[in-house]
Amino acid sequence: MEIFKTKAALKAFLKPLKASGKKIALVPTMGALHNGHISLIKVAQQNADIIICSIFVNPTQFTDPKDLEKYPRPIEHDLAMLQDAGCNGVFMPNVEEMYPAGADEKWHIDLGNAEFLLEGAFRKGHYQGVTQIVKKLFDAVEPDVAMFGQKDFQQVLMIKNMLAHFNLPITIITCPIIREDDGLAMSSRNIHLTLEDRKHSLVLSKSLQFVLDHFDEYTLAELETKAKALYDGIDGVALDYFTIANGDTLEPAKSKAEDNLVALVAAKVGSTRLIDNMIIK
Ligand SMILES: Nc1ncnc2c1ncn2[C@@H]1O[C@H](COP(=O)(O)OP(=O)(O)OP(=O)(O)O)[C@@H](O)[C@H]1O
Ligand SMILES: CC(C)(CO)[C@@H](O)C(=O)[O-]
Ligand code: BAL
Repeated sequence: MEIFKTKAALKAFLKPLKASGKKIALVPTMGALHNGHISLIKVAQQNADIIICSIFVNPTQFTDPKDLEKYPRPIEHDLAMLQDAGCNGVFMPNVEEMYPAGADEKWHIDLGNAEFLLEGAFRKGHYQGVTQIVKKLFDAVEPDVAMFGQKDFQQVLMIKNMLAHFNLPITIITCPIIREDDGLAMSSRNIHLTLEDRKHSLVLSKSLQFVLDHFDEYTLAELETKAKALYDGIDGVALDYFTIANGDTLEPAKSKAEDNLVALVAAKVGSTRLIDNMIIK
């Protein structure tokens, strides 16, 4: 497995491979890898010949400086996991390499109204930062395909909108959410959960599963009310949002008959903010 710190070194590696017709996949990450990330590498291997994983904790998508500061960075462990998974190359630039003019470099594109909903409402400017770095990573790798996790449902939508904005010829593959045995969606931030938080965190997947299991029994409003009620009285858990939304617009669903529905949740568990979602149909 090759390691690249600069775009130039990465491009030099990829050039002959592309010339010989190899299909390139990019798996963008912020590191602190877990089996969710490795599942993306595995899907990439089914869809391309050469797999590049990027590890870059992107400052422009963080709205809370403390969140950025405490973001876990276990790089040796990450490299060992990628090596085991059979990844071909790791791109791990520093901030100067990605933002030569400084991380306050100007960037703004129209991502549609969904940019400002849900995560966008709680993390102002988050999706401008995400699309800014993903565009830079796409420019560095020029992949045929790129893998993203459904766990960041809104992120996938925003990246697809960015792709359309620039008319980029890249196929986006959305990979299913990998969960712990008890249902908690794997996330790099889970490492911050205390033992108590860890128990309490199960309410996220349980509340989503509730909607899935009882979808035919109740109205949309009842489903939301009952799912939200599951959070009542759980110590240290504060719900940011729980919604049943249209999967294209992320606006609250108007009718159960809509054909693209997803339940999405974000909650602070102790001092850790977690997100999760389940596609209803
Ligand atoms: N449990 C999971 N299952 C599938 N894909 C996942 C999972 N967790 C993260 N991913 C995907 O991995 C990619 C990189 O995500 P990232 O490095 O931010 O990890 P993360 O675990 O989501 O961390 P955090 O949410 O704490 O920032 C994203 O496309 C993300 O959706
Ligand atoms: C896509 C991404 C790597 C951009 O920094 C990040 O938002 C993530 O890990 O999901
Ligand atoms: N996994 C999405 C990246 C973030 O939380 O900033």
